[in-house]
Amino acid sequence: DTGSAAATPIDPRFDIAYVTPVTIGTPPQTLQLDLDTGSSDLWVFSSHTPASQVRGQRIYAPDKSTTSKLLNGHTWSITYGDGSGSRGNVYTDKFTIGGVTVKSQAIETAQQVSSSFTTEDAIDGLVGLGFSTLNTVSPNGQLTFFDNAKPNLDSPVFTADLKYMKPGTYDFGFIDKTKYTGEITYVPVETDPGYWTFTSSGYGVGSGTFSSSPITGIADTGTSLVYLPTAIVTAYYRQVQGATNSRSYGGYVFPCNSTLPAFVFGVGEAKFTIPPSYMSYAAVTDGSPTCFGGLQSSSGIGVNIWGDVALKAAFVVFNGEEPPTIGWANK
Ligand SMILES: Cc1c(C=O)c(-c2nnc3c4c(C[n+]5cc6c(C)n(C)c(C)c6c(Cl)n5)n(C)c(C)c4cnn23)c(C)n1C
Repeated sequence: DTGSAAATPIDPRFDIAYVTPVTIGTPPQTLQLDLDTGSSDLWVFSSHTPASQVRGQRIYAPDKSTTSKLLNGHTWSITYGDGSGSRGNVYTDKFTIGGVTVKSQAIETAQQVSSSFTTEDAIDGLVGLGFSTLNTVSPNGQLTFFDNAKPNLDSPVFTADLKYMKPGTYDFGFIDKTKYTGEITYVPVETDPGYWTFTSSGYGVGSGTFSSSPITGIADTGTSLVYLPTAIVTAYYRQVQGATNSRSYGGYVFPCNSTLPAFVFGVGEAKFTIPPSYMSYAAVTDGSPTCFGGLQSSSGIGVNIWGDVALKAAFVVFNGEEPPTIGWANK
């Protein structure tokens, strides 16, 4: 098997998150889901989600699928890094992304979603692509789509080619040589506790010197921004006129018309440049002259996170062989 599916930004103005069309059940029900390498639950808005919590999302109705089966007595409950969360019951059903089908995928149907999910009508749920050890289904943890699909994939990999303010792609089962330039640099992955954890070889601010120092963090397609140690973040914003660490906005902000340096990060011997345009994330509120930075401090999170702002500067291979590795290439 091989497959390919679009990853489309949910907002045309700035890359908050990306959604991918999937089909569930028989006849196929199409939903737009956020593929998230930072978690391992596949959950959807459903006919079990209270109407008061659904605002424009597409839903999965297991009762309308001839291939759905209730996973008796199983429940799930998840909380994400931004404090959002959801919980509910579990079915198995046919699940397809980009032509890759899993005949019996655990589909976690939401019985409750937090307000940030209700207000985001572009996201109908998430597909966790982290390691299955992170799955929250109880009493028996369930496998991710990738773990279920892997044995039938031509190659046990998936790749992320996210783009700045335009659709990119997720590929399953193959590495598309037309999507990157030069060589792919592979580094080891630490699978405990279940993220795609790897160690970057250092960073540089703009045209400044590159600081070779290991930065261990997770590659997380489900997180919008990059969260790194405070020392790196302050070194970056020291180069930005008028930048401050705002308590009220919860992070580094600066005048939107400030000149921003690029941010360079290393993987092995390779270097990746996040251009200034990616580093200005968004105006703090519509029309405000104050912009929120795409690089923020990870102190208080407990882990460094290479989110979409970094991932869209590269072509990334999530290699599910034993032992797993992660590959980065320029594009
Ligand atoms: C430790 C951590 C995170 C770890 O992951 C994190 C974060 N960063 N983006 C997201 C998430 C997203 C992506 N996402 C980000 C959004 C932002 C910044 N805004 C303003 C909106 C409306 C967003 C939506 Cl709808 N979606 N999604 C869908 C979920 C479930 C997320 C959970 N956490 N998250 C934050 C803000 N922090 C502090």
